[in-house]
Amino acid sequence: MSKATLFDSRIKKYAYCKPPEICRDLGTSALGLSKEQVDAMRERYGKNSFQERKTDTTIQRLRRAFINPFHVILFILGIVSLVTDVFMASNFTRNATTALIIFSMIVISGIIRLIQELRAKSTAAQLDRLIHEKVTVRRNGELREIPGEELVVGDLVLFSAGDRVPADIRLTKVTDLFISQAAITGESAILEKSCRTLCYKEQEPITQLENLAFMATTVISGKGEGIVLAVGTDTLYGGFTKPDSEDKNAFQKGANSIAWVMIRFMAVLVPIVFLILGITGGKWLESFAFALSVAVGLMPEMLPMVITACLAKGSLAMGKKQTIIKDLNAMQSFGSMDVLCMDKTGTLTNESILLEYYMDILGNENTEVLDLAYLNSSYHSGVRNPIDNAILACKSMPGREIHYAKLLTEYQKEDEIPFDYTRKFVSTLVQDSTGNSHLIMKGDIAHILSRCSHVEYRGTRLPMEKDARQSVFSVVGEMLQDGMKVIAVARKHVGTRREITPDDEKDMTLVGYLSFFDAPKQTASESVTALKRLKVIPKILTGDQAAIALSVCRRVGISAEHILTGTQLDEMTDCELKKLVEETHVFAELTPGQKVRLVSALKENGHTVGFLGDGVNDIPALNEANVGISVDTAVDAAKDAADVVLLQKDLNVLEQGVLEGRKTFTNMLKYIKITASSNFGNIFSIICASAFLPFLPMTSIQILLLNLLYDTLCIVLPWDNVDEEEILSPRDWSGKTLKQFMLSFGPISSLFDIVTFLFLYYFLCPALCGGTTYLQLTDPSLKLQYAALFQTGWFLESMWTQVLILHFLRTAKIPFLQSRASAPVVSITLVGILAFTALTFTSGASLFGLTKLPLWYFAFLLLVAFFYMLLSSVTKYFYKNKYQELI
Ligand SMILES: Nc1ncnc2c1ncn2[C@@H]1O[C@H](COP(=O)(O)OP(=O)(O)OP(=O)(O)O)[C@@H](O)[C@H]1O
Ligand SMILES: [Mg+2]
Repeated sequence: MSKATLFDSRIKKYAYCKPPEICRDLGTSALGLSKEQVDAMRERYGKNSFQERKTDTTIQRLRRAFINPFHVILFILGIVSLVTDVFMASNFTRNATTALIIFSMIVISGIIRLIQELRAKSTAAQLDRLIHEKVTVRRNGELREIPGEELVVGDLVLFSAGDRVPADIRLTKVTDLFISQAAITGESAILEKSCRTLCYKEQEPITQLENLAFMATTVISGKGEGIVLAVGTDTLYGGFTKPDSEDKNAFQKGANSIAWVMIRFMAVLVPIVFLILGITGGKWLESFAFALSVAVGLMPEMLPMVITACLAKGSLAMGKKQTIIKDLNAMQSFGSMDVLCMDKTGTLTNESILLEYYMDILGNENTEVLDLAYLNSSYHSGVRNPIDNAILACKSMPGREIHYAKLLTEYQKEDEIPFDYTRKFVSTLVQDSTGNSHLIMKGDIAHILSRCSHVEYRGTRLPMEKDARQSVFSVVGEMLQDGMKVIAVARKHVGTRREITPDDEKDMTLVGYLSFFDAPKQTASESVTALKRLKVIPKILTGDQAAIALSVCRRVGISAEHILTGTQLDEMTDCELKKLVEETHVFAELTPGQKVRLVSALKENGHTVGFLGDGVNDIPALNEANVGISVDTAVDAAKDAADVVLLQKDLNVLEQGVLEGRKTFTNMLKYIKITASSNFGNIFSIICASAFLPFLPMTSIQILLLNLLYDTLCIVLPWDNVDEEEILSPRDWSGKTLKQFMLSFGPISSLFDIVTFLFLYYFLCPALCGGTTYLQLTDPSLKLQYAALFQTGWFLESMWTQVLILHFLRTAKIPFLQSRASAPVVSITLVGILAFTALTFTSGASLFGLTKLPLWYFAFLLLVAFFYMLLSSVTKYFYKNKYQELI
């Protein structure tokens, strides 16, 4: 049975049981669990956390670090080499160096990955501390607050508006409980939940069961209490979260596919090398060992390590700038993001808004409007958003404290229909001291207006004029244009009713308006300019009025030539929308669903879309975007849905994030492209050399040594500098550029390899071995000397050029002069070149089949290096002109 079905049957059955039966089944009582029971339950069902996965033992971590396709292949090659070079070899030729080098490569890259894993875990823990809130439980008959992770199956838990449901729960008591399940179903609809025991109906999806509440969903309004049925990874939400986010990302998939291309490439070419060598030389065992080393040398075994190191390094750098990257892959999306959609209040504007005016329908100050709004805000149990906070703040106005306290005792709450972002208004029913009930509504002007049939002016109720909308906007229009948020307040007498339904929300009387000062953050306009400079197009997606959106856009510098409203959006086909979404930068009066539609239209157009939002209404869009960004002041559920959380108030960190993301991306591409092209060049040279030489162009150990040096260089590549020009525009990944890069630069290294071959074979070796070429030699020791000289020559040339190519291709500028690599890269390059060159002069050289070369060979090498640089520069120049970018 699949995990989902297992889950369904285990949890679902409780929806059809009465609470006492559930208590009996789970062994708990209405008083809650005792301490012993909590321990027993935790023992049995596990902890309520994702970090400490039950399976995440040291062994598991070791497994993830050490077992990947590259290591498996390396391991097999190591074993083969052990068998052929050690067990099957005669005493005289026995040599375990090859196998040792191969195994040490596995150990090095595995250890680095393990370190990265442990580091990533500590960032995840940091996030946990920031986001995980306390939950209220009833244990041993008393209420207490505990951290969410300590919750166990069987606990009785209480929650209210604004909370995230901390586990999967069967509700036992509710008061106007409305929940958004966007986090698990992606739907923006807000569902009413109940606690009644359901009758069994077949085929009902579990998320539709109204007496169950699921982990990670958000309580939009009301309160609830229930019994915990599942915790941690056993929850419905836990079933969704992938244990390893690694395979989810498009880039990761792309990178893996490159690895496979290289492996396939190797699988074809290595046997060719083996056959050519075997047929021409006749030494099959030696040819086999050589082909094996070529295979190891060509394998991009450092690829997974470089990618995780780049991502981890980027996210660490962002952490220092008070930005938490929850998912490592978000780092890369940050870099390739080319559209950033933002909502307005709290992200682009200050997190708190201020109540500025309260007025009647003609715009005169009127405290009754404020009183009504105050009652509405105090009594609705939904998530308090900035509007409510601003209204409730009026109770601290000097001299008004008593008035508002009296108001609350005079009017008692009877019922409510909570706020939701599709309806855009909230209704509360209050009863005055004489027993009369009043329905008070506040919310979006257009939505309220459409439910009003009358207006109230100076205590008189008058029928609404025909062009009411027009006259309302002539009163509030100016405020909207000044960037003020305006909402309407309406009321109705409903006799002595104690309950309301949406049917009652009509024939209302418009009483007046409230307007709020919603100023853009000081840094908003700066950040928008910075984003534009980085070629990220900013767009505003707001639920607020068009006029205020336009005003904010004007102030922060977003082009507001075209504007689309939610209603216009609904009339459009997907095709029309895809076209318009490109040229429009301001979208207003949107519902949460429309925000999602816009994000997905942009994604379909090929953009990498970021979404910055802070409210419950932004959660679906945060989920839909390639990179969801939230701020510290956002509701918990939004922070949870986001991939990135900005802890700082100003938006400038966004720019830093984009830059850091692009840096990360560039360093990854650098590794992939340079490795691919130098491997391509090498294999080409090896095939040429194998066909033409009567001996091996390099011994297996020498190839592996070179590989080791190159790999070590790659370990520090994530810390390399990146040219500023490289990060000015979004980095996109496409496999096409890899091929053209390989084909342009690979052959250059082969060209110099071949020049070196000819020089060594026809000039240097004969000059030092009696004036003739290899084939004319008869003395076996001279023959050996000839081969060793050749091999050392090529070993040095290969090493020099491979390291040089890295310095050359890492930048589009002139290396060393205009753009310098970071200190670690420069020092490893230098140390590597010096150490390996010096090695050929020591007595240990013979161990690797190397020998001393005359100093004048180094003059030749310098010459080769010089022309190599020259040719690369010229090619780079043409390449850049043709394709506009290098890496
Ligand atoms: N607490 C509330 N009470 C009544 N009406 C509200 C409340 N909150 C929001 N509204 C109404 O719903 C509309 C949309 O809400 P809001 O402005 O928060 O949406 P948004 O998409 O988050 O936009 P932004 O955050 O960019 O302003 C508001 O313009 C307002 O008219
Ligand atoms: Mg908002």
